[in-house]
Amino acid sequence: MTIQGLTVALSKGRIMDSTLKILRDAGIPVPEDIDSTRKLILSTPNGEIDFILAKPVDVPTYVEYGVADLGIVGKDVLVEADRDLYELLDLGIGTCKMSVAGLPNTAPHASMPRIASKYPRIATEYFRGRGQQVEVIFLNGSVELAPLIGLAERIVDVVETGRTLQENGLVVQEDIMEISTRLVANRSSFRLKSTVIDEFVSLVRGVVEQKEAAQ
Ligand SMILES: Nc1ncnc2c1ncn2[C@@H]1O[C@H](COP(=O)(O)OP(=O)(O)OP(=O)(O)O)[C@@H](O)[C@H]1O
Ligand SMILES: O=P(O)(O)OC[C@H]1O[C@H](OP(=O)(O)OP(=O)(O)O)[C@H](O)[C@@H]1O
Repeated sequence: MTIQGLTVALSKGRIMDSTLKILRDAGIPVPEDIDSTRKLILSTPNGEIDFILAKPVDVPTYVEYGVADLGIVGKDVLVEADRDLYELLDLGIGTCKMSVAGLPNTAPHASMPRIASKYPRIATEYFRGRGQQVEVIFLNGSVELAPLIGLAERIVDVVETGRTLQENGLVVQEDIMEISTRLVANRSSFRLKSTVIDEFVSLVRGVVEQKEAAQ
C-alpha cells in the first residue's frame, strides 16, 4: 500500500527538523527542498502528499476545517486551540513542560493576581481549576519580561531547558502539563481516508516506537 491523496499541515519553526526526520525515517515521501524552500505548499514528485507549511498556532485550524487531513503540532498549541480534532499519535519530539513561573520568594499578594501568557486558555483553565481568581494578560512572546517589569506577578509558559527563566531570575512554581508534538487528524478525513491515514500512522508509529526503545 502506498500513501496517496493526503494533505498534511506541518508546523514551521522549532519542531520542523525533527518532524521531517521522523517522516523520512518512516519512508513517507517528503519533497527534497522542504527544509530550504519559501514555498508554502509542496507536493511530492509523484503527488502522493501535499504538505502545507504553517505557523504552529494555525495548524489546528487547517485540520479542523479539513483543508489538511493531518497535522503535526505541539500539545500546547492543541490544548490552547481546543479544536475538534482526533489526536492520533505522540511523536515524542518537541518535549517541554507548561509551567507557572515567577520571581522567587514572592507570595501572591493581589486579590486578583495578574498572569501573563501566550496561552490564555490554558492559564485561565488552570487557575479556575484551582479555584483561584486571576486576570490573564495575553502576550505574544518574551513572556518572561512581565514579572520583571511589573506587568504581571506570574507567567504561564513553556519551559524546556529552564535557561530563559534562569537568566531572567525566575523560577518554576508549579507544573501544569507535559508537552510533546502530536499527529492530529480531521474528523471526516479520518473516516473517509481511513486506509491511507492508518498506513501513515503505522509507518510513523514504527519510527517513534523504535526511537523510544533505543532510549
Ligand atoms: N523551548 C521551547 N519553547 C517553545 N516551544 C517549544 C520549546 N520546546 C519545544 N517546544 C514545542 O515546539 C513548538 C513550536 O515552537 P515554535 O517556537 O517553533 O513555535 P511558536 O512559539 O508558535 O513560534 P512563533 O510564534 O515564533 O512562530 C511549541 O508549540 C512546543 O510544542
Ligand atoms: O526553557 P527554555 O529552553 O529556555 O525554553 C523556553 C523558552 O522558549 C520559548 O520562547 P521562544 O524562544 O519560542 O520565544 P518567545 O518567548 O518569543 O515565544 C518559551 O516561550 C520560553 O521563553
